Amino acid sequence: MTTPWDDWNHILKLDPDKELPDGVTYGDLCATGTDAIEVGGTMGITEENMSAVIEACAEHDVALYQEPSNPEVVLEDDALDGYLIPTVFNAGSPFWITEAHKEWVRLEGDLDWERTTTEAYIVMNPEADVAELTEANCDLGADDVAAYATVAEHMFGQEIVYVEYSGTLGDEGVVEAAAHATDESTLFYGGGIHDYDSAYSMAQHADVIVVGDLAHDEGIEAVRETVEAANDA
Ligand SMILES: CC(C)=CCC/C(C)=C/CC/C(C)=C/CC/C(C)=C/COP(=O)(O)OP(=O)(O)O
Ligand SMILES: O=P(O)(O)OC[C@@H](O)CO
Ligand SMILES: [Mg+2]
Repeated sequence: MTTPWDDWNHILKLDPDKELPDGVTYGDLCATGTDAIEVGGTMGITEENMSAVIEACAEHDVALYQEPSNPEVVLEDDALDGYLIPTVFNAGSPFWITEAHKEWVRLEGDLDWERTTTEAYIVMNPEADVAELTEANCDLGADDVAAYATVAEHMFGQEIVYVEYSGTLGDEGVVEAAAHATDESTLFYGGGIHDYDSAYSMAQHADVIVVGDLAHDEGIEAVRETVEAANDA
């Protein structure tokens, strides 16, 4: 089976709760050469701020995915190419592994399965909002992360394994171990990518690098550098 992310090197993750730098537009960010825009964040996400960003990106020629942090903010919008639904493998509560998902299905009934894919998150930065919210056990070695990645691929059939260091650049050895452990699954890496070198080093191991805060903090040129690195690696 081929999936869109088989061909991706770079994702730009836009947080609807964060501003863009002065003079930067969503159109500029869509035109950085990134393979896809993923709209999501942990805190402060509402239907309103989600739909504002999705609307602003919809008119541009780039793949557009929503990454909802809870069922209440999922938007039915034809402009979306699909939904990337997190499940946190190392969460402290089953709520963030399967229970939020069960509630979503119970309340919504018939979901758009053709356009819905889960991302098997392994959350690694204990300081990140996503780690606090999900009470993730981040005290993991490269061997633990590799084992989680193997479980995600072989036991849970996950198409996407996501090593998440949101807010800080991760341990390259951990990402390398996850890369060795995954075969069919696509490995996403995100966290702290801020320039060509940090992007290149993570893209050596991950199939797809995810760049987030940089877009909100630095803007277009900085993001472009990371796209170039992802494509070079
Ligand atoms: C069942 C449905 C539709 C949703 C549940 C989805 C789950 C399990 C969410 C838990 C993990 C989560 C909150 C993912 C959101 C994406 C993410 C990791 C964003 C990065 O967040 P941070 O960078 O930590 O937070 P801020 O940037 O908002 O501070
Ligand atoms: O914001 P940064 O640190 O780039 O992280 C990107 C992404 O993995 C967050 O979910
Ligand atoms: Mg963030």
